[in-house]
Amino acid sequence: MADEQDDTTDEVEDLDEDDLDDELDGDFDLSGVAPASAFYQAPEGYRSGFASFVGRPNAGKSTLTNVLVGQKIVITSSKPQTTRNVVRGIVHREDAQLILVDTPGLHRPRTLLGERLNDLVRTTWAEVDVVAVCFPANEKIGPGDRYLVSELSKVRRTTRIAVATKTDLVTPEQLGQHLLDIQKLGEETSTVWAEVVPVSAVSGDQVQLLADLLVGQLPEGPPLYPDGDLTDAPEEALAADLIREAALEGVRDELPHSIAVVVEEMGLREGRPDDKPLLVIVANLYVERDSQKGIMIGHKGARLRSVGTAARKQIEALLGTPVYLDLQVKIAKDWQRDPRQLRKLGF
Ligand SMILES: Nc1nc2c(ncn2[C@@H]2O[C@H](COP(=O)(O)OP(=O)(O)OP(=O)(O)O)[C@@H](O)[C@H]2O)c(=O)[nH]1
Repeated sequence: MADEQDDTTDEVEDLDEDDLDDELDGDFDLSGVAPASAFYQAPEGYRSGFASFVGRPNAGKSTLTNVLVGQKIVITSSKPQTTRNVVRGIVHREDAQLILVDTPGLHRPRTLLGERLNDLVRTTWAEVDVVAVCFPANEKIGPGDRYLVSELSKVRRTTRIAVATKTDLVTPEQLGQHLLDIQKLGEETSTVWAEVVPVSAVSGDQVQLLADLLVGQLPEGPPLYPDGDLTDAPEEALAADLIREAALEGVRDELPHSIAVVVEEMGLREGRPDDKPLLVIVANLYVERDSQKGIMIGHKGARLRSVGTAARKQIEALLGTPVYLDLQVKIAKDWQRDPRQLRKLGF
């Protein structure tokens, strides 16, 4: 059980206005995209545009994004609903630039956070060139999928692709039935699937085909991002996601939904030699209640230390710089239900 005696961090019942400075901005905003021709002379027939994976929590959307982009940029976890920020991964090809937008799962909203997340999802659907709905092959199509697809059917002028994910987990017979179920769901919700593609992000099976089909739905046009950029998510947001992912390892029940991470400071330590840089990250991990804080910190701070070490290694791998991570656990009471706190935590 958690030992709260060893808690050395500050408690805050409320967040500072200053916290807004480092707020994670999850909005999906196409207006900030730089003019393409500045970077690259596109060949004839070059395509560029936006695609979004949607689907129930745990459907494999983040994993697919990572595999397509070829580097870990979106967090994945066996816990549902870990992806809160809309993060773009960018696939650079000879013939196209495919910008992937990873959205949170759509839920019947029970909290204000739930409503905000759903709004974010709908806005994304209306703006992208193609929406790929993920249906994990190892799970039956259920009411959640039906709700999502019928909500999606209300968005006009969006191309929809159905993706049967995690095909490595099922037999060909089960996959066949799953594909029939997807077709049937389309008919029931008046949805026209432009394509239905089975894929496994783990074995890599059909991933290339999926990329080709998504690219096929993009308009012709020059690249929108400089070559080599994998994501335009701020590094603070990526770091916060990785810390959150590490904190989620091994926690149960309602706790995952209560965790939010805000990176307060991030910068190279001054006065270091050029060949020995150190990136200093100061981050707060917010939970909603005292008891959760104890769990996060662990006996004599052991859990928080191991979360910090795991997150630091991931951030170092992603950014290629040694990292010093200062991580504190704080309480933002019932933040999921409080509009002011939600805003300050970046939702
Ligand atoms: N066997 C297998 N597992 C997969 C595959 N794709 C994803 N997974 C696993 O399924 C779990 C969920 O994957 P995510 O990519 O995080 O799912 P998500 O849809 O982004 O989840 P949310 O962020 O909760 O919406 C993780 O444990 C993945 O490792 C796959 O093709 N095969």
